[in-house]
Amino acid sequence: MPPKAIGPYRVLETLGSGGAGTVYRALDRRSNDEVALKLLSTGGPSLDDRAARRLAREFETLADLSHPNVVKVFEAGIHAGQPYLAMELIEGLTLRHYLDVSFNDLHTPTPSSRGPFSLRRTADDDFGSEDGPDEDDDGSEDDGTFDLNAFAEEAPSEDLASFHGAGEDDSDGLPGVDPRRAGVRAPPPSRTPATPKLADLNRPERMGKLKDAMLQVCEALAYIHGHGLVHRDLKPSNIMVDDDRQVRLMDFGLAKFLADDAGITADGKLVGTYRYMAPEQILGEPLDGRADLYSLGVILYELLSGRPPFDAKTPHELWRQVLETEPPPLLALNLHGDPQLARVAHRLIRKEPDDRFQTAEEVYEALSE
Ligand SMILES: Nc1ncnc2c1ncn2[C@@H]1O[C@H](COP(=O)(O)OP(=O)(O)OP(=O)(O)O)[C@@H](O)[C@H]1O
Repeated sequence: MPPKAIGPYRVLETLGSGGAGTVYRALDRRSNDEVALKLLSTGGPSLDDRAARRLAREFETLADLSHPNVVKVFEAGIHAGQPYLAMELIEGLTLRHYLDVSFNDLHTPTPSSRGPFSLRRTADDDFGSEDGPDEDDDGSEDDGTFDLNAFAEEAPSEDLASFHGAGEDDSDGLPGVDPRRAGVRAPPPSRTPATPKLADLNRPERMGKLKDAMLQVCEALAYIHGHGLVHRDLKPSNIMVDDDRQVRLMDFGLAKFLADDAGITADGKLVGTYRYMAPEQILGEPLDGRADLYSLGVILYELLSGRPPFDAKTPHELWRQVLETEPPPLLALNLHGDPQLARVAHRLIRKEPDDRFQTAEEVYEALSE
């Protein structure tokens, strides 16, 4: 049951929930304006006065930001010991769903149409179950097709403890990373599987929407990076597109509030979404805007090819791939994909920040060519 009121806001309905908390449509009783209210779940004890003051300080910075492509944050407060954030209410879709609509327009799902390049949406998050045989959602054996789960909602971060449940300890697999410090977040709700054809990815209308949205994300990133800030958790569900096709970058500042400089929370969890994390973020190194550009590259790669550049059953395997292996050439996955956009995606997901585009402005230029 959602709370009836949060601070000066009357809760009207639940809009959705993610790893960091729940978002409500709410009415500001002072102004009668509707807002989106995100009630954060810190996973720990109630915030003490010091943490509350830090929250207020962090969000003072956010409230000062103003850009058409960055969601407007109005205020932050504490409700029953948990922080909340009041922000602009966006009537629209997350980027993932926005670019998915065109599939549904065109395509009648045919479960049997899974060829080697067919897409299958799963209710899975980033990783399959580690126990038991590798099975599809419908319980059938894996038929060797790509596990194109890029259009399933990403799980914000995975419960690493569950990957160690069998007593196996592979914590030495990666330098500087203790997987037991990773966050525990609930998997996303199941969604009806659809099976759009790979060719649908390249529909001109969809490509136009994709490119336009990416350009707007670049503008938002250029703005926040210009203010010396890093998003740290850029992913399709943190990008919303309203009914006028205007993009808003969301959840900006949350990762920073919830974690220390190395991206670790007070209770030892790694903040961010594994699939989109840059190598330097996985390693807990200091971050700059180029980590966000890496995440942007992963988003672009998966929206262009229908699958993420690195895909694995466990966080460890994913991290190993991100740190050590090259992603498959995008155009090998989508033969008729846009070569220019594919080049941009590949350059964004280079392992060394110095080898990537260096600024969001550079990415904007490259996307506009
Ligand atoms: N400002 C907003 N206006 C309208 N809807 C919103 C707004 N912010 C979030 N939502 C909706 O609430 C849903 C949940 O958002 P939330 O930020 O909690 O989850 P998430 O982004 O999927 O995960 P995470 O918190 O891990 O980043 C979003 O998918 C979106 O549909």
